[in-house]
Amino acid sequence: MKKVGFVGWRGMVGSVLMDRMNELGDFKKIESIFFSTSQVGEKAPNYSSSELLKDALNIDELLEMDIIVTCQGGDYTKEVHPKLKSKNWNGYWIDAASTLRMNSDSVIVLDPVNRSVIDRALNDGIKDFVGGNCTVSLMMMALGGLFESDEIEWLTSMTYQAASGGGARHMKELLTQMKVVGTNFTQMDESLSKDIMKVDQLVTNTLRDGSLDISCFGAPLAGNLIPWIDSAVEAGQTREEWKGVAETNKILGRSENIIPIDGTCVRIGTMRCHSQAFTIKLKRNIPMDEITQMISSHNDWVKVIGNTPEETRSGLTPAAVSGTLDIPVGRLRKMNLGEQYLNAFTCGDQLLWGAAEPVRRMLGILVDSSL
Ligand SMILES: NC(=O)C1=CN([C@@H]2O[C@H](COP(=O)(O)OP(=O)(O)OC[C@H]3O[C@@H](n4cnc5c(N)ncnc54)[C@H](OP(=O)(O)O)[C@@H]3O)[C@@H](O)[C@H]2O)C=CC1
Ligand SMILES: N[C@@H](CC(=O)OP(=O)(O)O)C(=O)O
Repeated sequence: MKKVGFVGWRGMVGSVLMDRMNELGDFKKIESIFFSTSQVGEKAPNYSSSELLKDALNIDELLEMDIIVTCQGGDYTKEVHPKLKSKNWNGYWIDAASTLRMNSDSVIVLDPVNRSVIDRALNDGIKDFVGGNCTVSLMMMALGGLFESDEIEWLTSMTYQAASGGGARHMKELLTQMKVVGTNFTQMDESLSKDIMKVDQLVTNTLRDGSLDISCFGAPLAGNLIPWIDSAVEAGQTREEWKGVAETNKILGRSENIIPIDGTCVRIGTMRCHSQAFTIKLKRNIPMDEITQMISSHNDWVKVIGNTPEETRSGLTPAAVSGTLDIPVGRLRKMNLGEQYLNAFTCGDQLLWGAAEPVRRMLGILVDSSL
């Protein structure tokens, strides 16, 4: 049995990964050893092969692993990965953080989309396999059929990203803000609360008067949105927007003839589902039924939602998708810009296909292989 070390397993992404692995019986196929940066010596979870938590900064213990799976974060990767490499560690490193993603000797993993890239890399002796940015992975699961058929000339993605993308504290901050706004409303004098303009004024005042905790987001998110995610990069883009073009083309294994992708990434007040609205310039005028067929037949999780109000409201919202692996794609129609312009909308759980699931499946590929 392969020895697999887990780091970052009790964080948000790590917990989702553990739940999925438990649910699917993945731990039965490996010898699992659990590490921690803060709880060394405490009891390991009951699905662990070892009893106590080991030190996630102890390089000698990590060197014994055949595979290390980390959801601990980029700082951990920056600190530990080079130390293992300098000791000629020959194991496989599977990571949820972005640190190693764009390295020439790493692969961004999303096997329903790029299994051939992964297999080639394994044959070539590549050892670092990194889960992609959540927005990118969710887009590629949704539009995989169009990417695979090489039908896309360019696309824009306008995103609606959930609080969970920032981490657990961000989700709690959103809820706290919602509570303050809601409580202010319910505590309003009854005669005033009948006047919607007074209610609106109260909410606006609450968002502006500095009483809300905004330490994570830097601005209120409840009753608001923030059209900026992550740091600034060149040409006015945010890093999240830049990842759209950089990671997508890397996942597809395209270093030349890259598919241009751009858009605006926006944080909104949902919990854990990222949504995206696409404008897709197709290379040719493809009939709608062919487009539907290409999209829906690409993988087992994508499903086309009819372009009706009922189907959209029941199947194409964060409330419908949260906690599932479903990748609905809807609002499919040719735009009045021309027959080669396709409109589409998707929504996906950013902790499942956006983070934990590609990592879990990569571990499965290694465990099932003879490597
Ligand atoms: N959040 C997201 O949407 C996505 C995140 N990622 C990447 O995954 C990595 C981890 O992200 P995320 O899971 O959000 O990070 P978290 O902050 O939730 O967890 C990271 C680590 O913090 C430690 N920790 C300290 N206090 C607590 C606590 N009260 N409860 C749980 N853990 C605690 C744990 O390590 P220890 O046991 O050692 O103390 C844990 O493994 C990041 O690099 C991120 O970029 C990737 C895709 C999406
Ligand atoms: N940046 C994403 C979450 C994330 O962790 O992305 P990445 O894995 O690329 O750092 C968001 O805020 O929604």
